[in-house]
Amino acid sequence: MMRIGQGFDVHALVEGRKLILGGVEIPFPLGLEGHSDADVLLHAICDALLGAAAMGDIGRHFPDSDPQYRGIDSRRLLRQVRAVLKEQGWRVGNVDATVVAQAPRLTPYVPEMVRHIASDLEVAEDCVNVKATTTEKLGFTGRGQGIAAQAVCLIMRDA
Ligand SMILES: Nc1ccn([C@@H]2O[C@H](COP(=O)(O)O)[C@@H](O)[C@H]2O)c(=O)n1
Ligand SMILES: C[C@@]1(CO)OP(=O)(O)OP(=O)(O)OC[C@H]1O
Repeated sequence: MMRIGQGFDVHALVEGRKLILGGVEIPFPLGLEGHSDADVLLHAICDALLGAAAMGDIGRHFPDSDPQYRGIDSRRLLRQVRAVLKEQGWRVGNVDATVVAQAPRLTPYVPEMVRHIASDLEVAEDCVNVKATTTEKLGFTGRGQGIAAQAVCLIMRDA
């Protein structure tokens, strides 16, 4: 059996926070606000995977009212999502994601993001694709107020 999932997330860009995307710390004067490390890309991927398995969303599994997730590295959340899917017999087929950011330029960091995601999901790197786009200075992402990410995935199991 094969299932499809999609995820979408947004975090605000603020001063005094690190910018972490796909588990990569990116030099930039602003970072993403959130309860965790606010890795919007990994959050969208978590939601796509949970959605494919009909297991709810990231907020259900890792509530932002729980202090154990304060400042957490979202790669730990992604690995945890992989583990709960694995318990139900699911393995990941592929993931495709888009980060919507006016700045900074993300292409140089994409290979490292892909390495992290593939490693955390226990798939080959050619099963993971990360893209970046601006919104041509339009909307909240275009004004640099935040960064959005969306992801789709396939998951598989024998029955
Ligand atoms: N934050 C970003 C946004 C885009 N890119 C790369 O630039 C290409 C063109 O972007 P458009 O928004 O003009 O379509 C895009 O395909 C990415 O390769 C980027 O590196 N970082
Ligand atoms: C990840 C969690 C938990 O630390 O916090 P945030 O970093 O605020 O991220 P969000 O995308 O709002 O998702 C769910 C939260 O429960």
